[in-house]
Amino acid sequence: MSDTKEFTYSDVSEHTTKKDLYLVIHDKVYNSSSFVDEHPGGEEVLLDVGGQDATEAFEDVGHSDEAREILNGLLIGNLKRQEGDPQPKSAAQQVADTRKSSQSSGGLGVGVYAVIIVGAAAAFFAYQYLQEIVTP
Ligand code: HEM
Repeated sequence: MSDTKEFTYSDVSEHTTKKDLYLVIHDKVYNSSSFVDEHPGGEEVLLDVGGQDATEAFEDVGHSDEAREILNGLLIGNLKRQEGDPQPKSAAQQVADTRKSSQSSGGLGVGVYAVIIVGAAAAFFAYQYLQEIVTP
């Protein structure tokens, strides 16, 4: 196995099964098939990014040096980027997640304001009502 072999993105994208799983991390190509069953983070996550750029997914988890050593052992070559190649999968995913979470917190904010406004209005009318009863 030579680490100077070059793969295009479309070469890599053909290896997406558990028994034949390539990942791209920092523009290097790794054959992760032998490791799928041993991955402490489970096989699902690896299969999810199989044949794709897993750089962000890998870095987001904050893998240890030990994980990086294992990765070195799986190296099979370098990625030859070509124009139009997709960027790391989870970058877009992250943006979507961030949007989702900001939306939901925005939704919560509006709900809280509504409760405060309705509560204040109720208190105001109750106060006026009581004034009317008490005032002769
Ligand atoms: C071939 C590439 C990979 C290798 C060699 C690898 C290796 C490891 C190792 C050794 C651990 C144990 C904790 C540590 O030492 O950091 C781990 C944990 C984990 N990995 Fe990976 N990993 C790879 C790719 C990925 C990818 C693409 C994801 C996608 C999200 C992922 C998600 C996780 C998660 C969530 C854990 C934490 C599991 C836990 O603590 O319960 N890994 N990985």
